[in-house]
Amino acid sequence: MTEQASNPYLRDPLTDFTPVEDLTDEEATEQVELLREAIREHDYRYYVENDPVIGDRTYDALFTRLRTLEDAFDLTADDSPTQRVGGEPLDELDTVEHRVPMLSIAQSGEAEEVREFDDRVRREVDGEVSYTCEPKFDGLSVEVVYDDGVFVQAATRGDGETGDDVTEQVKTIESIPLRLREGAPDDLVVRGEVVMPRDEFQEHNRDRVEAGKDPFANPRNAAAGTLRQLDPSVAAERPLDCYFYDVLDASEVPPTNAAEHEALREWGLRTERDWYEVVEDVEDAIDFRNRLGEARENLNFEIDGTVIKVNDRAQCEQLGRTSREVRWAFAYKFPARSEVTEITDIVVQVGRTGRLTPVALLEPVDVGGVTVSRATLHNPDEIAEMGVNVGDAVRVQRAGDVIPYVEEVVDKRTEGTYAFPETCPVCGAEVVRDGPLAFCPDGLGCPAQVKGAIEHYAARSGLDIEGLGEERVEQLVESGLVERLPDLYDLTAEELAELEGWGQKSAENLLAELEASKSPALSAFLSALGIPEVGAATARNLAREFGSLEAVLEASPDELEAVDDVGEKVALSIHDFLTTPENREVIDDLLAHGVDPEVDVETGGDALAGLTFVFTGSLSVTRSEAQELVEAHGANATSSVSGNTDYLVAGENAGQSKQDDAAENDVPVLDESEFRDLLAEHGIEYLGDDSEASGSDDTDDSVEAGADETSDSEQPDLTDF
Ligand SMILES: NC(=O)c1ccc[n+]([C@@H]2O[C@H](COP(=O)([O-])OP(=O)(O)OC[C@H]3O[C@@H](n4cnc5c(N)ncnc54)[C@H](O)[C@@H]3O)[C@@H](O)[C@H]2O)c1
Ligand SMILES: [Zn+2]
Repeated sequence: MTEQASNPYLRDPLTDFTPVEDLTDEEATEQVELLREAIREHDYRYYVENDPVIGDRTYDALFTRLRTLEDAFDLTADDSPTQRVGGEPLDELDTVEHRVPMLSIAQSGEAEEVREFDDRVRREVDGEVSYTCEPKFDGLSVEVVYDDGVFVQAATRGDGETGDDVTEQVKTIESIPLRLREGAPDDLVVRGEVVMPRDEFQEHNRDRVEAGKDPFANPRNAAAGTLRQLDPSVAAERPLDCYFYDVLDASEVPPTNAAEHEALREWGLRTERDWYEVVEDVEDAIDFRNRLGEARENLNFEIDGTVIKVNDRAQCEQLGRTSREVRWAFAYKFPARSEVTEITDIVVQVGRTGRLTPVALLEPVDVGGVTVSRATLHNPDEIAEMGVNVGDAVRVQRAGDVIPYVEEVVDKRTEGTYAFPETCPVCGAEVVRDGPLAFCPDGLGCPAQVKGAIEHYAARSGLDIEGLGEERVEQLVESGLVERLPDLYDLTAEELAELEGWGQKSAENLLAELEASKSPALSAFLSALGIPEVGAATARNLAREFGSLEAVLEASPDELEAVDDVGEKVALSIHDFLTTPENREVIDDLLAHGVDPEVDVETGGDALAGLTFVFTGSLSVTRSEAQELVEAHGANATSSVSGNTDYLVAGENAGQSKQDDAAENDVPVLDESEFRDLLAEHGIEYLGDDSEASGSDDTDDSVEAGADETSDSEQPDLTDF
């Protein structure tokens, strides 16, 4: 470790390297050693721990530098990272040997390097050259083996020769067939990328945050973390998908990559069809990436560039491969969505669950068209690991739909590391640690948590009390009018009207809203309480299972565990919460104020009985709300389209895959207004508002959801970037 500490490439990456011609042989040899050691460590952090310490861009710069030095000084070695695939199998899962090595692809973000690739290809092969262009999926690569048309095994790439056995986890992915269609080769080994669709990622992260868990950093991370879960039932609960792009081995192989792409689909394996082209000129391949870059935000999966492949298989064979890469493909990556800027301050936000989140305030910087002035530092461990302090220059990354985060320190301009507070910045209670996370233990004794609890109670996922947004909650708590949740129901029009910015009218409106909130649906009430691990979906299941608040309150952990979606951990968390005296007192007090939860689920009649709905894309209500609505009228809501599905309701930016499945199974696809009409025919009122630009709604929600833990009123709000 001491040796590593002196390795400049481990932590403090110098990207402006000394020009190669100014280096002596000794200097070059020393740098090569240090680079190899650092890259091995970064590979381990990235592939095995799923927790890199430097950004991809910096990693790529180090890798390119190593390759340049090895070439210039003739320093190649078999065990160099440039000669092998970076991952390695994990300890916990079984290791399997690949039938065919799973190699990497040379990559760059520079068009010039794509042209060099093209020159080399044309020099080395006979005949005319054409290329296929397709998205480079940003997920986790897997090998799937079919024997006699039957799914038998799936493995991660690992070190290219051996990977982790993830057969059981991959089996839970609904889009991967367990049996291939007629006409598929008897024996087939295919390669694809497991991804978490963006809409599912947002929804899933929202549920995680609502349940007091750490959101995933990005869809790639979510997919990797899910596939490597030892318990396959965890994978089954999380929405994964898979796109296939390569036949590694088959009894018969089509003559071109384009034909192979067609064939995969015919055999029953999902491929991406909209973005797939065959081009003859390399400039058209470059143009493909540029067009794809513009369409990127509208795709339902994360991508990080274009993969350009030589189309003709005989030519591919001619080009061959190195120990690390195939020589017939090139990945032309998108520019990184990251920038370097300086940290001007660090503040610590206290969320509803008491979670303390450090946030870096930044010298504002434009990151791919968005001005970023604050970014999350995640947790105290992350700060310690980066050794970051106010005044340092850092790289800020904006990935997909997540809150910008500080990825690495680029220039350590200050001494020491930011000292994480030992007491809650809001109430002064001594901070407690739970793994990497820090919490204020004061619960509803901490004003920040009271505010969070009230906001959560009043939010759309809870009792949906209009006029109780962040600012007003802040006012009510700061003015002392509300110290505990039940105090809301003691508010009078006179006291409210005296607050700044309030009038008689707004006071009366809020009181009317509060009055109306006294007959909530049981599921909404349970979700509104903010029980850790309980999001809207779990609350709905609890309500359905127990039927009354009393029954939920009396349930034993075992009885709770019998509910759909509730495992041992969640059952204990619910039980703990409901048996904690202070929480019980709040609930009793709410009831004493006339709050009377009603059983909602499956009591809306059975107008939709027997029908099965699947929702995709963004509607003007959240997906859980839409599911809840149809379920309340006797229908089923499931997450994947099959022959049993009656309707696919597709909102804005809906992914293509579910629509393809719908087409294949003759399932009618409804847009939001057709859905509204269908409900109306059954005498059901739809509360969504599809008249204005919807679509944006989901994204907004998810950004907010991501920030939920961290956004607190007196603190800057991360959503506000
Ligand atoms: N930050 C770090 O510390 C760190 C460490 C190691 C690696 N990395 C990142 O990982 C990258 C290298 O990883 P890699 O070698 O796994 O390469 P990669 O994952 O970036 O690219 C190659 C892979 O792309 C996948 N792929 C996706 N779509 C494809 C398609 N349509 N056709 C063919 N293949 C497709 C394949 O699985 C293939 O192995 C680096 O460039 C770096 O960005 C970062
Ligand atoms: Zn506190």
